[in-house]
Amino acid sequence: MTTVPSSVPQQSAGTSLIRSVLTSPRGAIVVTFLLLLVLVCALAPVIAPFDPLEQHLSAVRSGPSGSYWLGTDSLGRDLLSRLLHGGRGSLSGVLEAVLALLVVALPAGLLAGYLGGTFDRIMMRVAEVVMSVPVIIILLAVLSIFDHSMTSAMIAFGVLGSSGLMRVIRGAALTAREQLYVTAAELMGLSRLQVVARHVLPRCRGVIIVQASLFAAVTLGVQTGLTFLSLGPPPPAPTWGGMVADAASVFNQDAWMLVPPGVTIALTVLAFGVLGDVVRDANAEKHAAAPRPRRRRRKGAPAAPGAGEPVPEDGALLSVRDLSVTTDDEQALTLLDGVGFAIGPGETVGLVGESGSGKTMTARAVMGLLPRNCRISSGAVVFDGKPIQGLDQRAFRELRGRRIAMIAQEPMAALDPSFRIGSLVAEVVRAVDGLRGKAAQARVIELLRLVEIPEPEEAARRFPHQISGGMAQRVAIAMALAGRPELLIADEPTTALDVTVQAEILDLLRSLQQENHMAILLVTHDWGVVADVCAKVVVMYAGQVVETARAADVFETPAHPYTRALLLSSPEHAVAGERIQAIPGTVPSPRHWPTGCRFASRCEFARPACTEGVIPVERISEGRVSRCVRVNVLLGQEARR
Ligand SMILES: Nc1ncnc2c1ncn2[C@@H]1O[C@H](COP(=O)(O)OP(=O)(O)OP(=O)(O)O)[C@@H](O)[C@H]1O
Repeated sequence: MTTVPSSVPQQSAGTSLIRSVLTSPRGAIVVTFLLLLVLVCALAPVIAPFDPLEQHLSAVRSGPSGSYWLGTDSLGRDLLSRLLHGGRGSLSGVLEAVLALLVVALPAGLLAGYLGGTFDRIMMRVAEVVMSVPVIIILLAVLSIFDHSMTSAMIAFGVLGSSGLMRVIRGAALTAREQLYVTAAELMGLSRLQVVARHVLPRCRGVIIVQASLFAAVTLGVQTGLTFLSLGPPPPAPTWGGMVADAASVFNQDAWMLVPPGVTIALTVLAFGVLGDVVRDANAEKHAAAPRPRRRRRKGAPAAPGAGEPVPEDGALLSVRDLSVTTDDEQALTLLDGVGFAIGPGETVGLVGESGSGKTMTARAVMGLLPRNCRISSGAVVFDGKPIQGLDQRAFRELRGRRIAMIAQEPMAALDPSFRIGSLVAEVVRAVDGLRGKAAQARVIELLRLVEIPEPEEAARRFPHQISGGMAQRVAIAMALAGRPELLIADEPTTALDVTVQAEILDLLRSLQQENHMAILLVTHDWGVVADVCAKVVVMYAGQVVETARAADVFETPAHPYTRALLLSSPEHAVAGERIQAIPGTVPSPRHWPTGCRFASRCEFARPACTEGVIPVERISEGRVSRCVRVNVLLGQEARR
């Protein structure tokens, strides 16, 4: 029976940052100082020895004594009491300014960085305008309009300062959104708000705290300056700036009066500044310590091609029809050019080709998650009979993570290192099933068990860096299975794994596919993987499909010179009697696609006809096509071998 851990572990990166700050000596000192300061100022009405306005004319400028610990001012008012009461206004002013700063800068910066595009451009222009506003003039205007209200001035100061922080957060969000685990979260069907809150915001947390504490230091300086100039609450109200002004007026007769407010202000500004430094250092250490994902190439692979007839288009679960993708800039580079293939329910299809041939772009187009600078320029992706282009974000989320799921290339990079495994899987379970609490925890364990993770309760408590690459891939598969998808897109799911682990993961995928009758589109470089699990193969080269066939047929008689060359260059499937040979040259970039056959310059069968015009797709037999004008010559030669 499934036992459920007492709780699916929740986020803890924030607590680890706090722990690092508190365990550093500087951090512990400044945090203790600031907490004590806030406490004694908050308790001023209770603990201050005198009323801050009470005058003791017999003890004017008396200096520290048993009755007046920090001495008195020119009117015999107790300096300690005035300092404590004044601190309430100063610290609450700092808090108001910092809150105003965060309320404006946080959503604006996060959304500008994450969404990009027009929203980003508008926010950047607004930030530039706000930065060019003369702050001090605005503050003076606010103080005169709002009757010397320091709260209004501090809120205005926070809003005016927000453009700087917004730009910093935007930069951090821009970096965060490129993380594979952010893409993975989108692929799992999480809404944009969930992705920003769970995966982008935590990456920006360090920089936000640093900037906020430095801003607090500046705010205290500005506020003290304003009260020094009597622009804040009018005398005799106790303010730190007012106390400095009083002390300055009698500095020649009694220098001591400047010491209590001066030292307090200096120490507080210093504490905010040091706190910012400590958080920045702790954050940098945390990221430096984060494990880097490993990438290893598979060396050997089992043989035995999978069986199965290609499914005709009309029974297809997924049908990619004449799909072209271009970049959305003035160059309008074509990255996918008329790509077409189909996957039937429960069918496993390998998408094969060298690096840069367009496999990942095709997979992302199917998920409706193209890079931001790319768009579908023609053709269609049809899932279960319905085109998916033009679906709004909500409709896409209904598909993604639920009916179509994807596992990304590098499992370790696809798991957010800030969260425990249980929390990451629970997040997807919440998004796709709406489960909460105990039910969500039970489903998490069930999923971890389904992907054959030993001791799933224990695994749920671990962080991604505490598990192996193979285990991470199982977790990624568990997350993908959460929505019980009909189609799983696996983008090189075993590339980053050791050979034995690769075989285990392939076994797992095969058994999951059979048990759940789930279709799989397997993106891979690796013929061994194709041979192991795929019924059908789609071979891509330079943004086009060059051959589609049953896997068994491809291994027997490749019908495109590129497929043949790929097989000959593969150690596991070299043709008997021929040397393993690398394909000369490289895949041309989309900028340099030649006229005619794009493989011609690397092809031993090429003739002038190959480069004279568009090469049509030739239908060779049921479900088998090749984009080669010399396919008959090639098949004849293959048949003779
Ligand atoms: N955002 C982008 N903007 C412009 N070109 C891109 C973008 N992303 C990919 N490309 C280009 O599109 C082509 C296809 O890339 P894709 O990532 O789909 O190849 P792939 O076959 O999946 O390669 P790999 O196996 O290395 O992942 C490549 O030439 C690549 O440089």
